Amino acid sequence: MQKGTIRVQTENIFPIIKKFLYSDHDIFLRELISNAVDATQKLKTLSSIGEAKGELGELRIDIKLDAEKKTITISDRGVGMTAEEVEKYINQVAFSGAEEFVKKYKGQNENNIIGKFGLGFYSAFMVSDKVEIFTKSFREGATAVRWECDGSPEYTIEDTEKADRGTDIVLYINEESKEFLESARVEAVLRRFCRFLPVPIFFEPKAGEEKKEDSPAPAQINNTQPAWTRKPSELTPEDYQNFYKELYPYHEAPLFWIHVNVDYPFNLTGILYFPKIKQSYEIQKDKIQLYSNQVFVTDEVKDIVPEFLMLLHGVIDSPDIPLNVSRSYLQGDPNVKKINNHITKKVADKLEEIFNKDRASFEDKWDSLGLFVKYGMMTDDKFQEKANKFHIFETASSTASEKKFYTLEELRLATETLQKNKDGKLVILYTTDPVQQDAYIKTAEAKGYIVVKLDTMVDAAFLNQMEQKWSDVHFNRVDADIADNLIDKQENTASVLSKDDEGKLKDLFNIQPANLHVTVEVKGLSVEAPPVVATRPEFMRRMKDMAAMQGPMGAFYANMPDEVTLTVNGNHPIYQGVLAENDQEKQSKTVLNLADLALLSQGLLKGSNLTNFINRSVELMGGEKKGSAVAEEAQ
Ligand SMILES: Nc1ncnc2c1ncn2[C@@H]1O[C@H](COP(=O)(O)OP(=O)(O)OP(=O)(O)O)[C@@H](O)[C@H]1O
Repeated sequence: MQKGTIRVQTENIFPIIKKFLYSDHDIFLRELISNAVDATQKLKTLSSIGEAKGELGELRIDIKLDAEKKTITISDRGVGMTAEEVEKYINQVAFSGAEEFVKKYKGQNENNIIGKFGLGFYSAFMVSDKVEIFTKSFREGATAVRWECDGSPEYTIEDTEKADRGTDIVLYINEESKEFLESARVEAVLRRFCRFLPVPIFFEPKAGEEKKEDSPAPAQINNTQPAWTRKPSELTPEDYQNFYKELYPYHEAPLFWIHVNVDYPFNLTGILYFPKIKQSYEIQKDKIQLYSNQVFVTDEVKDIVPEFLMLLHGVIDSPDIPLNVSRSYLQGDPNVKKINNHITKKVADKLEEIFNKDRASFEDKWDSLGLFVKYGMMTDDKFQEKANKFHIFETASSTASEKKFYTLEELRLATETLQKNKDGKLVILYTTDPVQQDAYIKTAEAKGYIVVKLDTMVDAAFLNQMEQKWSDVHFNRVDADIADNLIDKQENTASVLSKDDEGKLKDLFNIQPANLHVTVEVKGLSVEAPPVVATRPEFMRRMKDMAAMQGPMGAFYANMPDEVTLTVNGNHPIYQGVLAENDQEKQSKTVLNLADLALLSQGLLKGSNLTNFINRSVELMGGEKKGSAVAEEAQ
């Protein structure tokens, strides 16, 4: 037996390794199994070029857990190592790698290190009091070797007996890490990191020799050929669907997917799925998983894929992403930027392709897709440029047969000059609530306008941003003004009332309900239009909506009274009677009721205002005034 001391340049690294990676101890399994995979793949390569002779046998990796002996053993049937190789690769190369790692990350935030490569073999000491290696090289006549190290810089190395080619790494799990002696814990880690490794991996909770008759056969825990590693031409839609199920067992089937396959100027494969999004708050629950040569790295892909693409699901695999560096570095990395741009382009191209090839199905999926497309258009200029071609507006019509979809260009054509304002801008009329704003939609549609639905969480921000990007477009909510004024054409409509009567009418409407700020104007609208129309000026309403989403200062603005404009339609026949009414109380009550009806249609008649309206209506219909039961009129 030979003893040696690992050449230590820094202080003793083992305690540091242990303490250092405290928050992500799990990775020791990933590191050791990755080595086993590498050794296996190397052997396959050597065999294919004739350097490794003979039958390779079943190439598999076995993870055995023995809770009694407190060991975890990782066995492969790969290239193995000779004594010289152990000396070189374990005592020198691997050790200096670990040493360098410690130097680099010492003093850094622990969280930064999680999920990073580079520690390698010595990560075993995060969880072990002692580590043994039993290894036999594939070379003919090689002697098996046993190496042992107890976490001090001293190690021993000696010849040993080993029947099979390959390497067994035996970890003697330390007291603090005894969680790894529970099979459920180990299995969970294996499923996380090794699920798609290219060599079959078997997990056996109890060591082979003491295996009881009825103990279950070791189970293979990985899929060695996940869909993204296969050629798109070999895959059926069912394969893609099944792979999605494998990744997200509890999810509904995805809408569609993109198989990414790049080998120049960087290496990247992956499958991105468009999930069905039922509610906008569901987004970002599940994440894209990042792999490096089929080894799971992280599902924290922020900075690696563009933010709006994080709404997608699936897998990205790239050996070219520098995984052993910190996140802030990643952002500036040219490869990461290229990957970002490439994925964005691929996604936009795919959407355009589906839009052009199968528009009906694209429209069908717009509920889920729309959120994603809009979010992308807001956050990524390049994507927005492309998306202009396939972003669609859905009309407000509630019945499926009347529902239509327009791209911006189509909307422009369909409305022609009708929805152009005096500055030549296209005015897009939208509703945030087709049910509540139904009366306004109907009136606008009667004038030949097209009203589109913008009723999702992102829409308020979306239309604000698109007004900046589409310089010749303006959005107006359908209840922002009376239909005649929704498109500001500076046209005047004649009023049948004299200036004098208009003045009188305006005075009669001088009302001020609680919690509302009312402005009154008298105009001559068409005879069919309602006697009073309540509208909420676009600008003020947007300010208020935006304020409501912000912090305490926002709440202050959001709680300010709602701004309402009451447009009194002087041309409505009812006013002839109102103006001629001699009973002042009746006249005033009729006017108040007309105003309240308009507020009611905007959903703005609440609390005491609503109570007053109900009581007043009963009175006007000839009911008795009920003294104390009547709330005070909010004049
Ligand atoms: N199971 C194994 N079979 C054969 N050789 C191995 C095995 N495990 C480790 N080695 C040898 O030891 C070397 C060092 O391993 P270590 O894990 O520390 O670093 P690495 O695998 O080269 O790089 P990384 O930091 O990415 O893990 C390997 O390069 C390999 O030559």
